[in-house]
Amino acid sequence: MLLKDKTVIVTGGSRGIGAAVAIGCAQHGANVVVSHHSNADEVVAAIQALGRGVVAVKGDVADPATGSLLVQAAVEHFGGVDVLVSNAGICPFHAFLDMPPETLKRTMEVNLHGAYFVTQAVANRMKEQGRGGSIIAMSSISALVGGEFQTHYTPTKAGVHSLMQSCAIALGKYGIRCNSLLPGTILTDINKDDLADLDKKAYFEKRIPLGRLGQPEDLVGPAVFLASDMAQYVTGAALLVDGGMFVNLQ
Ligand SMILES: NC(=O)C1=CN([C@@H]2O[C@H](COP(=O)(O)OP(=O)(O)OC[C@H]3O[C@@H](n4cnc5c(N)ncnc54)[C@H](O)[C@@H]3O)[C@@H](O)[C@H]2O)C=CC1
Ligand SMILES: C[C@H](O)[C@@H]1OC(=O)[C@H](O)[C@@H]1O
Repeated sequence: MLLKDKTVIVTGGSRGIGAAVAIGCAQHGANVVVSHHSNADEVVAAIQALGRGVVAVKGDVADPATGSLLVQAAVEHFGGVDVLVSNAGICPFHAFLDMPPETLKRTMEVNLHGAYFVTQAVANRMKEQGRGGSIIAMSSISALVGGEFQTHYTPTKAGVHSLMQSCAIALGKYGIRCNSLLPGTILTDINKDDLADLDKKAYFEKRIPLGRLGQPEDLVGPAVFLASDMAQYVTGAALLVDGGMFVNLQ
């Protein structure tokens, strides 16, 4: 029980990586605030079945007010917040030369500004509580490498990684640790259409030394580790969770 009675906020917790991490944290003893933009009924039921506390809060992370609402829910239901997993994100694949300004703007607002606002609201609460905390941003292998149809997306993933580095410095004095996870290619709704291109899917599979694409559950161990006291001296770090895809040049 690495997270026994800790309170964890997971943004984008309704499906994919966020849902797996929310349930994984509950399996390790945490109560969870599931921040979502759609419907979180399944995740809520799964966490209730584990006998842990759970509350779902609907809202757009791009709205600066959402962070405070998430903190408020954590305080009302569980008395405070110990961990934030800033995971909500979008990747509407599109070519560079005719990128619609609205698509660029929205991707930046959700992925980067959203992470910023929620991190800021949670960090203020953690500072007030005076017992430290752990903030984890879901960055990406895409913070390190490019993508032809991800010119609006990869800068946001480099951005959230950079945000965690700067926050590690700004918040270290309060005992708040800030790290990022860099998933490789994980099978979720975000890339369902992209990976319908079977040649592309086969290329990824061939490039991954561990021989398979990732599953959302592959992020649970790394997230729980960074959330827990096992990582008490880890801050400003970035952990690739990609089956070895990044390092496999030839
Ligand atoms: N699937 C992959 O291969 C990889 C994903 N990631 C990152 O992992 C995170 C989770 O992605 P997946 O689980 O793959 O995708 P997903 O599409 O399955 O889940 C995204 C989640 O974010 C929520 N969300 C989207 N826009 C939101 C908004 N404006 N406000 C609040 N919530 C919002 C969705 O409701 C959903 O719960 C994203 O930040 C993504 O960039 C990073 C590397 C690889
Ligand atoms: C959406 C992509 O398929 C996924 O997200 C990322 O961050 C990586 O680029 C993955 O391939």
